[in-house]
Amino acid sequence: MYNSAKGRKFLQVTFKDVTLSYDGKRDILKHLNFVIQEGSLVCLLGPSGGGKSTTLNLISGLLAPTGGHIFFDDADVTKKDALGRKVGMVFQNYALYPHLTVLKNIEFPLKMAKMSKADRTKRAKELAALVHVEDQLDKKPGELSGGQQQRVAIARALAKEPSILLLDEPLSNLDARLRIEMREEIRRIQRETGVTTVFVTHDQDEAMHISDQIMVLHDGHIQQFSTPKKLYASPDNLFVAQFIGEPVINSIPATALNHDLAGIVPDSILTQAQTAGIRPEALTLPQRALDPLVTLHGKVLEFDQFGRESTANIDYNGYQLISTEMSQLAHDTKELDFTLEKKGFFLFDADGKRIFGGDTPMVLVGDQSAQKDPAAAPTESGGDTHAE
Ligand SMILES: Nc1ncnc2c1ncn2[C@@H]1O[C@H](COP(=O)(O)OP(=O)(O)OP(=O)(O)O)[C@@H](O)[C@H]1O
Repeated sequence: MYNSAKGRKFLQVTFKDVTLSYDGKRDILKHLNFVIQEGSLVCLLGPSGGGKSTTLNLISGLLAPTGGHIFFDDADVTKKDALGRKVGMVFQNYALYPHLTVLKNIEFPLKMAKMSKADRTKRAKELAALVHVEDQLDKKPGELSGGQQQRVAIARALAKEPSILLLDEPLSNLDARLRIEMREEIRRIQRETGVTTVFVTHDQDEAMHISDQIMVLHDGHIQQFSTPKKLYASPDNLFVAQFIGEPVINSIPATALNHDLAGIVPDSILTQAQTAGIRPEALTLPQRALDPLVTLHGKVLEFDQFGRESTANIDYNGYQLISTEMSQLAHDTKELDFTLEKKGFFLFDADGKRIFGGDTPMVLVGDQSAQKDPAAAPTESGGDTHAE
């Protein structure tokens, strides 16, 4: 049984004001500040070109920052290369040695480290059991499925007891079903070993399922670094609100709601609000409402029901809103009153910053008690390590 977690302390990674420019002119990463807690699994998530791989390569030591400092626990490793930092890496294309058997592939880093044959075989077999390829030891990589090859790559990366495990889009070459199976496996292996793990993906579903924390990167900035639950329930800005969630959040100009929200949401907020974000599940039929903010009126443009799921497309003041909570709508309904729930409704200012909803105490017009005692208002505690 693989037991390197016993008695081992795992590593915390800190970026202090880290900047990276490839050409000396344009900063690709701009003053990143964050802490990755020891023993956690963190996903770097974001659209293409957002800086995920660059950030991973800075953690690994394959790239040196243009400015700032990187710490592994208290040690400044900014000037250390990948070897000096003792990182384990797994890439999208597995990078296994095609002429070596599974056993020899896993043993390889230990052989390089001059471990005795008996010891390295014992350890490679433990790792093979950890990643569930113990019955494939004599096969060559070409005889394995993509998922099995990725398991071997993970075992090899763990062989030298790395200070941290880094995975760059490790599942992108696998088909949809295998991706789901392997992401659960990576989570299991991470929990069993306890090794601090950073995982790059552009797939929000993958990130939401396996992460302790997700760092959303876009345009060289950390948009938000928090738990999956908090990213969804309390996005810091419009970019995160729109990037996380399927179906995508409804976004309409805040002015479209002005008439209905006047006298409910304070004017001081409404005058600053530029965009309203409404999760599809925050639009319900009045009889199903849990914690309503206001009742709205609209026209049904389309209603689809597939199995237990349904989607209603509603015209509200000339804007289309999608709701996933109207399965009980009569199919011939043309117009309806519907409820906007407090949970899943956000207002963002002209810079895209959230100014209403989520874990901001929801102070409404006439709501004296909430004004005096914000602690009494509903909040979402994420227990986050925050960045920037
Ligand atoms: N070696 C390089 N030289 C110059 N520019 C680079 C280099 N590598 C990346 N870039 C640029 O840096 C920016 C961030 O790239 P990066 O690969 O970190 O993004 P990413 O979020 O990992 O994207 P993807 O999901 O497409 O892999 C992009 O604008 C990219 O063009």
